Amino acid sequence: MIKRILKEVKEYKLASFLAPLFMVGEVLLEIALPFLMSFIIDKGVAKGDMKQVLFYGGIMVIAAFGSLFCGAMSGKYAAYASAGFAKNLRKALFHHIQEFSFHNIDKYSTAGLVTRMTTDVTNVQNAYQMVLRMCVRAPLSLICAMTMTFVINHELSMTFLYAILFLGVVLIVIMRFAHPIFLYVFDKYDDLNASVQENITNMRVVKAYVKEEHEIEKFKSASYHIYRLFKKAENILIFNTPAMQLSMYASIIFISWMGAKMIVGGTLTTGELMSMITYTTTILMSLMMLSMIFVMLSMSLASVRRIDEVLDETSDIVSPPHAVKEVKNGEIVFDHVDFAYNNDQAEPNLQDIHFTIKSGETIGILGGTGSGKSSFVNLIPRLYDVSAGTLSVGGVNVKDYDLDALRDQVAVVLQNNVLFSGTIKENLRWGDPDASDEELIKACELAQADEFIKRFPKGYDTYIEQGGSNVSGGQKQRLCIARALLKKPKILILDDSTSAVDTKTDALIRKAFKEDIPDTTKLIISQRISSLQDADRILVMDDGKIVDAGKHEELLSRCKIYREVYETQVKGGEEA
Ligand SMILES: Nc1ncnc2c1ncn2[C@@H]1O[C@H](COP(=O)(O)OP(=O)(O)OP(=O)(O)O)[C@@H](O)[C@H]1O
Repeated sequence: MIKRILKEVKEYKLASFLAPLFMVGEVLLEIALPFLMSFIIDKGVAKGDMKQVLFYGGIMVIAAFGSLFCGAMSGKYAAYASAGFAKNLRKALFHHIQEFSFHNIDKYSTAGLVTRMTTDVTNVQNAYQMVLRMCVRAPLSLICAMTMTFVINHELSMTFLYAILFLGVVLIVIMRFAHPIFLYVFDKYDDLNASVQENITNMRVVKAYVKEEHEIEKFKSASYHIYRLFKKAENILIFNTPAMQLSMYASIIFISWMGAKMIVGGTLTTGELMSMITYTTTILMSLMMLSMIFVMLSMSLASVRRIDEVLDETSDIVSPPHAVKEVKNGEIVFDHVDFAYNNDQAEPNLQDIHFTIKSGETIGILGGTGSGKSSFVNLIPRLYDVSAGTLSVGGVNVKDYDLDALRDQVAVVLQNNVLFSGTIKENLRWGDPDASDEELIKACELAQADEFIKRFPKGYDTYIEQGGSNVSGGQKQRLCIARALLKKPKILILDDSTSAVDTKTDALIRKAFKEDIPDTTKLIISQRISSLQDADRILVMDDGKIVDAGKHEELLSRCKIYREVYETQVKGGEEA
């Protein structure tokens, strides 16, 4: 797990090596200072030898500056390496998510993925920076300072072993209680982000239903939950400080008392005692640092696990080796296809679909909500894979195609299609980045979008706000259709994508399709019979199955479901 994450250090390996190296320099020089100090006292001050004071004082100044320089360099390289590592990690996550199939995406919540790319990556970045500096500094300071104290007086040094033992026990207890809370807290972050994201995306609905108070309460509760968890964790962590201070002051008191007795007995000098006390502080500070490192690492380990989970997810829909790169025509053959969103479902969502669509045919698809219409069309561009049977496009199994080649030829205007922030032109060029202005206009004329775009003061350069919030639902649908047309696909799928367009415009769009793109296979899902009745054939779906297929008149005479829908709509129309 950690190995996979560390692979993203990449070009920051050198900085990751220099940061701890400079840290070693800083610690070694820092450790030498109290030792030099003892020389000043014992060889200079005690004997009244000014030369010795100046000599060791000079060395101390050089060592102090060297230590400062090394510390600054270590800090610089650690910051550089950790920020670069986080950048690479975020990039790797983003790239990987782009390869996800709909199946993979269904597994994670959007908010969960966002938290992993932001909060979790930042945690790992902080932990990495700490590892590069503190994980070197703390143990190294500890070892060096302990060695020095043993060199000075090994009897007094034994005090530290007891202090370390005591602190170690406290640390283990703290970790045992705090770690599970940190693991849990990140899941709650997902909930908080989900609440924010849902609210902001659906702000219009929230306002329309005057649900602001309800949303505020929801946010408050998620936020309060995180606050409580952090408070709980911090309440445990806080024991670190008194434990640390207790051992520090107890050690200093004990060493001073024993040291004073030793000075009187002549087995220790004043300078040595001063160095011992300075080293005591260093040792105990290192222990404190180590305990903080453990806490931070345990927190970031939860983040590492969450990031690794995403990186470990393999896309179940990929292009095969030696994939077919050309879609010959728009023929679609469903050969006894079953499909289920989850493998452990008792009943598949689509059952035994056996149907052939000729290239250039216009197929209408009708059925109640949840009858499987979207699932049926989503299989064609391989947004999902069939669970049983085979599905071919242009005479080739869809699983044998290069994914990009297949999706370039199968344009889908999804039920909830979105526009991105940018001008109308930029949005349309998602369909074809090289399309000329004339081609853009032609596609918009076909989709009946040209007339309203021209009425905008900035025309095709009108800026579309995020999510297309400054155009109407019907206008957005027409722009999405135009964008799909620019791909010049062999198969065009409209999944209820004219639902917000008035019936007259809807009829004009269908007429344009018939006249201008006769060779494109068109699949039109709609709840409105008027949108489907001119189709070459209409599929009627119910409960994941095709219950009938035929022309409007045929279905009216023999298909009960179709007739009922028709009669409701005609009656509804007459009453209106
Ligand atoms: N991503 C998904 N994960 C799990 N089940 C899903 C998913 N999408 C749809 N389903 C289920 O599959 C079944 C068919 O849904 P589908 O969206 O294909 O119906 P539909 O006919 O297009 O409905 P509508 O007209 O309301 O869009 C439904 O029972 C639905 O709950």
